[in-house]
Amino acid sequence: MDRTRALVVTAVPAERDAVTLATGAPPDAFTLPTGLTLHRGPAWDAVAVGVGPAAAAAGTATVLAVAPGRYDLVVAAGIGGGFAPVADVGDTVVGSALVAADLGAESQDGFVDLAELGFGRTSHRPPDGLAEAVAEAAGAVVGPVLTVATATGTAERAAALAARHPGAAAEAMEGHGVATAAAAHRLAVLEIRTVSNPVGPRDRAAWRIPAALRALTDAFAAVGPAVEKWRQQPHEQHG
Ligand SMILES: O=C(O)c1cccc(C(=O)CC[C@H]2O[C@@H](n3cnc4c(=O)[nH]cnc43)[C@H](O)[C@@H]2O)c1
Repeated sequence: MDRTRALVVTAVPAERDAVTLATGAPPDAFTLPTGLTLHRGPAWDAVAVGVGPAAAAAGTATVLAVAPGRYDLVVAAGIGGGFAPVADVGDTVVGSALVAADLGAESQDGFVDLAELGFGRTSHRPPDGLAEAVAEAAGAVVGPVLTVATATGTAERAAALAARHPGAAAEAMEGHGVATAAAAHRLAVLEIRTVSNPVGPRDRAAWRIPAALRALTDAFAAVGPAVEKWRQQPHEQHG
């Protein structure tokens, strides 16, 4: 069998291609029966699965099911919103936790998350030390990355999320879905986001997408040795 590698899961093809570009080699593109195209590379494979936590969970689970034993790490990656002042536009964020931030119920006393409701996990963590090592290699900020099904578009919601999740660094729409699929396969998970916009009042025209995609390539060009070092250490199964 091939060497063990990481599976990198993005929402859109532009993000997948930014990740693939970091290898410096053209990808070996392989289309799965479900229509997903897996870019197979020397250190990691990359796949774009669509926007949002449901597409992320379904796409990740599909790839993991067709390639048992190929991966030891699943990485949710792409652009994201940054929570100022923890992470600004242009920064790279590595998740200390992948948190489902709007999965739960509203109540008169505020939001109640899925775990508090007794229905499952709200948060997944990378293996001990991996987020910090990867962040050091990439020059990144470490903090919780929130997964939302609805991108934040007001200052009020940004403040509420930051208050509920102290230290929150970034917001995106796939991480918790990727983590749920990885956990079902007992695999370690990580999230890497490059900040294209602040979390807050919606201003799509101000998103710095090309710069964030370049930062994503730079991040993946830098993190290989940190992941390889983690791979060489004894570690437990995850999930
Ligand atoms: O239009 C393009 O060229 C383009 C290229 C790459 C990515 C996009 C996206 O729109 C990706 C959507 C993706 O971005 C994440 N994201 C980014 N900012 C936020 C945010 O403030 N709140 C939530 N999610 C954000 C998210 O993960 C989406 O899947 C376009």
